[in-house]
Amino acid sequence: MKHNIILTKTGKSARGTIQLTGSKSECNRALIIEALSGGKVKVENISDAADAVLLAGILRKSAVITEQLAVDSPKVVVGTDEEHEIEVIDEQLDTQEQPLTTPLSPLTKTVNIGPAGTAMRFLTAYYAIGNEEIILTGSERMKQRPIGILVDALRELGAEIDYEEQEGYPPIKLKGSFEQRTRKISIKGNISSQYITALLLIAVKLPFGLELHIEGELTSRPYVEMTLAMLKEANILHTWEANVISIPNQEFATTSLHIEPDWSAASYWYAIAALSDEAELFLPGLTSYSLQGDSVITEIMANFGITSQFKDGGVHLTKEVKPIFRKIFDMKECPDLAQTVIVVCAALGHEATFTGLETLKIKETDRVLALQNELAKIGVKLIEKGQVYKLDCSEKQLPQRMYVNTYDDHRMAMAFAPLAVLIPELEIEDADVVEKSYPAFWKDLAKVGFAYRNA
Ligand SMILES: O=C(O)C1=C[C@@H](OP(=O)(O)O)[C@@H](O)[C@H](O)C1
Ligand SMILES: C=C(OP(=O)(O)O)C(=O)O
Repeated sequence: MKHNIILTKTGKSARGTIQLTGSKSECNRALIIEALSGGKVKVENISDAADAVLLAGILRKSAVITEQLAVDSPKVVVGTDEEHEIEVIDEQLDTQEQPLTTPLSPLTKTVNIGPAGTAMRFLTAYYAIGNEEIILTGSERMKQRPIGILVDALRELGAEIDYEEQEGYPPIKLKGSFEQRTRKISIKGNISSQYITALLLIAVKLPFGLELHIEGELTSRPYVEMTLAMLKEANILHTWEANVISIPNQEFATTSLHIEPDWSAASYWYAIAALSDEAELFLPGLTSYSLQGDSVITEIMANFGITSQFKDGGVHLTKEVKPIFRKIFDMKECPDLAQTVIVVCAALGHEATFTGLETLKIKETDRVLALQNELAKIGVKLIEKGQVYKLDCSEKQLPQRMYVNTYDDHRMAMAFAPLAVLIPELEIEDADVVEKSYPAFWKDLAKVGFAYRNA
């Protein structure tokens, strides 16, 4: 059941220590590496993000389920997420629903990944080289998020994959009959870096390795760098020359991968500091040499008077009210920060220009449209001019109360929540949506002077 909350804030200062959960991106990579390494690589500090918990449940229980299936029950559910009503794995053995002429293999499983895009893309590659027949599906929104570029690349490599509904979109059926046909493939780089990461993660398991040619622009590049850096921590080496990344077949080292706190989650604390008159916040565990590209939030928010000091094993944020000069923000390398930064600019009436927002339209929702709708409620326009977006704050007016629609998007809820510093009462639709990446978000807000109650 979806429920709304009323969010309020006393005073315009924010002081406290917030322990953020592990990075969803790092954790999802580490879990795939753990599974591919046959347990040689272990994950330390697993994230609480629902997407990562779901992926861990699927990967860590799949070995058990295959064993069980050989001997007993016709229907085995290996994990459910009651709040999201997601049935994680449901064995398809109910022959009554199947036409007798096309009996399903007793090992066909349906894996439902809900709204977890990264996990969807990584599992597509993971199951493509496995030997089980799997149907991979997700939420209604997931069925609108394209996967064709990755499926084409995997088919070229030698995987057998069919579309169950719409060509180019989940659900997909992975046949579990991989035979490598080539080591050299090309892939478009400008739609989602997740396709590239998915291929790089499985590369080491390909008998002939992988030579991946990235065509055109590469979007979200730091995420590809994160993948390669994490593989390197597990002893998997690569070369990256011009637009070609190569990974030969290699052995994983016996090691562990430590997950750093989530910098995308940290961005909401920067936003709160930016909208406050005073702030002294400490986020333990974050480092200046992070694998996460979203650590660039420290540089972005320096423009809004936020100083980031790395000491005591984390980052200290302090706020100084000063004029804002930077007018252009390119979000191509950090798309998950776009909502945070745009909402801060809008709330402060700072008429900035944004580029690199193209990929926002195929994420949890069309984030450009969602931003346009919600910013209109404070009289701000986000105007699209080709690839450039401009904020028009000429009619900005902060109301006494605002209803924030969240569009099944955790980042809509978290990017708009800081507005409670300036708007006396916010009603946030479907507050549990934050669980996707940051389940403790509302409880953490309550530690620094915010209050929330059910609407
Ligand atoms: O690889 C990853 O962990 C991610 C890559 C990015 O996606 P795109 O490459 O599709 O921009 C980002 O938006 C997403 O939240 C996480
Ligand atoms: C885009 C995101 O996630 P995903 O693609 O993994 O659903 C996100 O967390 O902002």
